[in-house]
Amino acid sequence: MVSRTHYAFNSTKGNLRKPDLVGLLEEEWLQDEAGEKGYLFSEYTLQKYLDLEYRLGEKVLTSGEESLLTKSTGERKKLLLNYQLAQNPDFIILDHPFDGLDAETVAHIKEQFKVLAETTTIIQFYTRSEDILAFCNMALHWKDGRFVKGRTLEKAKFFQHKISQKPIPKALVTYYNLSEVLIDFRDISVAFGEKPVLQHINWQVKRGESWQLTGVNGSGKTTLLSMITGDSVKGYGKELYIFGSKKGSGESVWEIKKKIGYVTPVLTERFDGMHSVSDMIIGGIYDSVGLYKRPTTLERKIAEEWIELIGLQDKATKRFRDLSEVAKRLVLIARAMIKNPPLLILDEPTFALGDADAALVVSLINTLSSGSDVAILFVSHRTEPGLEVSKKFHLTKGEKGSTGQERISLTG
Ligand SMILES: Nc1ncnc2c1ncn2[C@@H]1O[C@H](COP(=O)(O)OP(=O)(O)OP(=O)(O)O)[C@@H](O)[C@H]1O
Repeated sequence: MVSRTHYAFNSTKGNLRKPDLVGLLEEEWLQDEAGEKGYLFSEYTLQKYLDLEYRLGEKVLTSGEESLLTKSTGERKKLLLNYQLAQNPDFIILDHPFDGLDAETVAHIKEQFKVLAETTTIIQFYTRSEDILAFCNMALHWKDGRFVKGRTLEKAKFFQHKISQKPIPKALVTYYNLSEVLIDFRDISVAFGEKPVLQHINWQVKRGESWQLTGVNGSGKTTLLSMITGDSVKGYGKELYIFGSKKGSGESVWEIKKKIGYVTPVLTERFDGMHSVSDMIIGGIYDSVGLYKRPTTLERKIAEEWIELIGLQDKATKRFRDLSEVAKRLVLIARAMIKNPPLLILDEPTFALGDADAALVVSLINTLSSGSDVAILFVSHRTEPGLEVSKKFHLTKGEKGSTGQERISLTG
C-alpha cells in the first residue's frame, strides 16, 4: 500500500521553461513533505553530463572506456536513471521519463518506479495520459509562476482530432527516372569498431509504401536512417542502393538529400529566427532556412494550400518560433512535403506531444500516406493510435548486432 503522495503534471498545458523545472527542486512545500534530497531526471540533466564529458572529459554516468556521447537516446536515459536511483533520493522529478524509450524498457522502469514509490516521492511530468504512473495520486498545477498542488488527475480520453480534409496541393517539383525501389539494403552489416550493430540487413522500400521502423533502444534505427540520409559514412562500399544508385558511386549526398523530406523535433530548434510560417514552408522547396530569392506566384499559392491543409491559415504571417509545439511539427511536415519528395522520413514526429496534438500529427501522416505518392518511413517507440502504416520493419537486438525482419503491421 503506497502511503506517500505522488504527483503528476500535465505539461501540455503550462508553458514551462527549464529554470521552472529546476526551481521545483527547491520548492519549500515539496522539501517539507518529502525531504531535501531531490533529483531531476530530465533531458536537461543528461545534456549537462554530456557537456561535462564533451568539454572536460569528465565521466559521471559511465566509467572506463564507456562514453555517454556514443550511447543511443535510450541507453543514456537508463544510465542516468540508474545513477540517480543509486543516490537514494527523497524525491525525484521525472521529466517525461518514457519519451524515446522502447516498450520493454518502459515496462521495466515502471516496475522500478513502483518499488521506489514506497520510499521516495515521485513527481511526474507527462504529455501522454498512457504514461501516467498508476500510483500518482495528485495533480500538480502551474500557478502564478509556481508549482502548486491540485486535486484529481485527468482521466485518459481517446482523441480523434483530425486534420482538414483538403486535398494535397499540387507537386511543384518532378523527379524523372525515379526507380521503383527507393531504398535497398542488401545483406548489410555495420559495426562501430569492435561493436557489431546491424547484421545482414535486407530491406526494400518501394515508392508509395508506408513503413514504421521499430526496435528496442540501441537496436540501430538511427544508424539505419543515417545511412539512408547520408549523415553516416557507414553505407559506403556496401550493397546499399538509394534511389537506384549504389551509395557512394552515383548521386552525391546533396542530390540524395534533395529527394528526402526529413522531419525530427530537433529541427524546430534550428529555426529560431524571424521566419514566418509561409517562408518556412516555401523554404522547403530549396531546403533553405531563409528565402534567398523572391518566391513565384505559384510557389506562394502552393504554400498557402499547404497552410490551409494543416489548418494554420490565421498564422501564415506569424513567426514560426512563436507557434505552439504541435503547429511547429505540422509546419515542418508541410515544409518537407512541398518539394514533393519520393521519401519522407519522420523521426519521432509525435515526441513529447500531448494526446490530442499527437492525434493531429498522425492524421496528417495518414492524409499524406493515402493522398500522395510519397513513401513514408515513420520511426517512433509509441504505437500511435490510428496511425495507418501498412508495413513494419523490426530490428531485433542480438549479440552479433541487430537483425531485421518485416512484420505485419497491426495498426491502421
Ligand atoms: N559513433 C558511435 N560509436 C560507437 N557506438 C555507436 C556510435 N553510434 C551508435 N553507436 C551504438 O550503436 C548502437 C545503435 O545505436 P542507434 O542510435 O542507431 O540505436 P537506436 O535504435 O536509434 O536507439 P534509440 O531508440 O535509443 O534512439 C548503440 O548501441 C550505440 O551505442
